[in-house]
This record gives sequence, C-alpha cells and structure tokens, in this order.
Amino acid sequence: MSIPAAIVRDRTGLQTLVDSWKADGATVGIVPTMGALHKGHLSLVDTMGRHADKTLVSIFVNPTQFGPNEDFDAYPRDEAGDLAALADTPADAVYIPDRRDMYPDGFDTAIRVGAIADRLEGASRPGHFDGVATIVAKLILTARADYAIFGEKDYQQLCVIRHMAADLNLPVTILGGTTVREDDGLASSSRNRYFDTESRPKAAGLNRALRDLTVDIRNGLDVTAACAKAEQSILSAGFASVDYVAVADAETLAPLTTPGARPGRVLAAARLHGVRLIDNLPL
Ligand SMILES: Nc1ncnc2c1ncn2[C@@H]1O[C@H](COP(=O)(O)OP(=O)(O)OP(=O)(O)O)[C@@H](O)[C@H]1O
Ligand SMILES: CC(C)(CO)[C@@H](O)C(=O)[O-]
Ligand code: BAL
Repeated sequence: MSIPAAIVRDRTGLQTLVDSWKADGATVGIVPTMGALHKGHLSLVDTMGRHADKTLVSIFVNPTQFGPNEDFDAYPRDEAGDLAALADTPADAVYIPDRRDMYPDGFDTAIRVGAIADRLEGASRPGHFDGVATIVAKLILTARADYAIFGEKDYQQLCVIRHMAADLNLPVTILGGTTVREDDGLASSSRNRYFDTESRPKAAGLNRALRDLTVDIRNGLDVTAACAKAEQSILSAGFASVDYVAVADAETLAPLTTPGARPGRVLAAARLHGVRLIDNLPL
C-alpha cells in the first residue's frame, strides 16, 4: 500500500508542486472534497486519473458554505482514513489546507451565481452556493487545473459550477461523475455516517421515491400530483420532513412543467434522524 506521493498543506506548497508538473507539460485535474472519503469520492479520483496527467485531491471542510445552524462543527473529519483510502488510487497529491491558508486575514471576496443557485438547495440553504462557487474557483485557479470533477449526487452543485466556469471563462473543463450508491440505492455520502442501525435502512426510501417518480412522470402523471405522491412516500418511509421534491430542466433547474419537451431531472431533499439527505435522477 502506498500513500499519495505528496501531501501539501499550504498554497505556496501547492503552487510549487503545480509549477513542477506544468514545467513537465503535464495536465492537472482536481477532485475537490470535504474529506470523510467514500467510494463515491474514489470513483471521481479514478475518472480524473483517466483524464489528467496529474490528479490532485483537495480536502477542506469549507466553513463559508455552511449555514449558522448546519453541521460544520460535527462534519466528519478523518485525515488518516482519507490518506489510507487514497493509497493505490491515481491521486498524485493531496492538498489539505487549513482555514487560514484558504481564508487569510482580510479575505473579502465572494462569487455569486444567479438564478440556478437560488432555487432548490439554494432556497433551503441561503448563501450555500456562494460559498461553494468561491472556494471552487479558488481551488481551480490555485491548482491551475485543466480539469475539475464533481459528482452528480450534488447535481445542482455541478450545474452551478458549470455555469460559473462558463460565465467567468475559467480555463478548465468541468467533468461530472455518476452517483455511486449503496446496495439498497442510497447515494453514498459522508453524512451517511450519522445514521444508526435503525435509521439507516429507512434512508433508502428517498431514492425509492425518486425512482417511482420518474416512472410516474414517464407514464404521464401530472407533475404536481407525482411530486406530492413522492413526498408522501418519503414521509411514509420514516423521514421527518421533506424540503423539496422537484421535476426540473436538467440544465437550468427551472421547474419543468411539460416533461419530455426538454431533458429533465428529478431532485429531492429530506431529513431523517437529524440528517439532511439529497438525491436526484435523470428523467
Ligand atoms: N455517491 C457519490 N457519487 C459520486 N460523487 C459523489 C458521491 N458523494 C459525493 N460525491 C462528490 O464528491 C465530491 C465531494 O463531496 P463531499 O466531500 O461533500 O462528499 P459527500 O459525500 O457529498 O458529503 P456530504 O455528506 O457533505 O453530502 C462532490 O463533487 C460530490 O458531488
Ligand atoms: C465542492 C466542495 C468540495 C466545495 O467545498 C463541496 O461542496 C463538496 O464536497 O461537494
Ligand atoms: N456535498 C455538498 C457539500 C455540502 O453539503 O455542503
């Protein structure tokens, strides 16, 4: 077992490393994460290894994307486990900055993406995507990344980042990675660690409801009725509350009232055992 060749903890170290890669003519791919790595993250690392000459994984629990009542303090942190998980993957280096390296005294800039960031997750988590867009732009630019990859599990995040990269002419190709799931359909997620043995089996109810929703929509059930049915199904599975169930345009995430006219996506967010889960599927 081998750990990734380099662990860098500040941006100067990262810039020196990237300079040496670029001097050799290598392309650089970044896999941004918040750690507590699981098989979903590792699939992104594998995919990046097939696109870029050098693969960089970043691990940083970004405070600016968490709301005041969210789980920033409790978010799982496991550096030793993460480094072990990255052994024998295509990761060439891991960037693990601290808060001061990322947000030095006087840092006072934010990127705000428009309508696509305001709906769904943006409505439930005000300011969330400002924090995501700002840190992702900073990571891409610091790493001089030719490629950056994000999972479809956080589908709106992927759309927001694509939008930002296009609007700002960032010289990077944004890749999407398909959602990796547990055997019962639950999307792999760092927050799944919060479940106990009683709540964990119930969590699969979110994906089940979305699968049924895609069938209902394809069978021509009215969108409002189909979403209401899915919401009821999530609650019946044992979830305490549902933030949203939506049928949306796959690119803009605007509500899709006439499915079939454009590629669509079904998305939902709900709470179980104090854990906020999200999931989505193509329509
Ligand atoms: N099951 C998955 N399949 C594919 N990609 C994933 C999966 N889970 C997370 N990712 C992606 O990994 C990257 C880092 O995500 P993050 O570190 O927040 O992990 P997470 O499991 O999504 O955690 P959280 O519990 O906070 O949602 C993001 O691009 C995210 O979309
Ligand atoms: C992209 C990201 C690493 C930015 O902090 C985070 O939102 C995540 O892990 O999905
Ligand atoms: N995986 C998305 C990061 C977040 O929930 O803040």
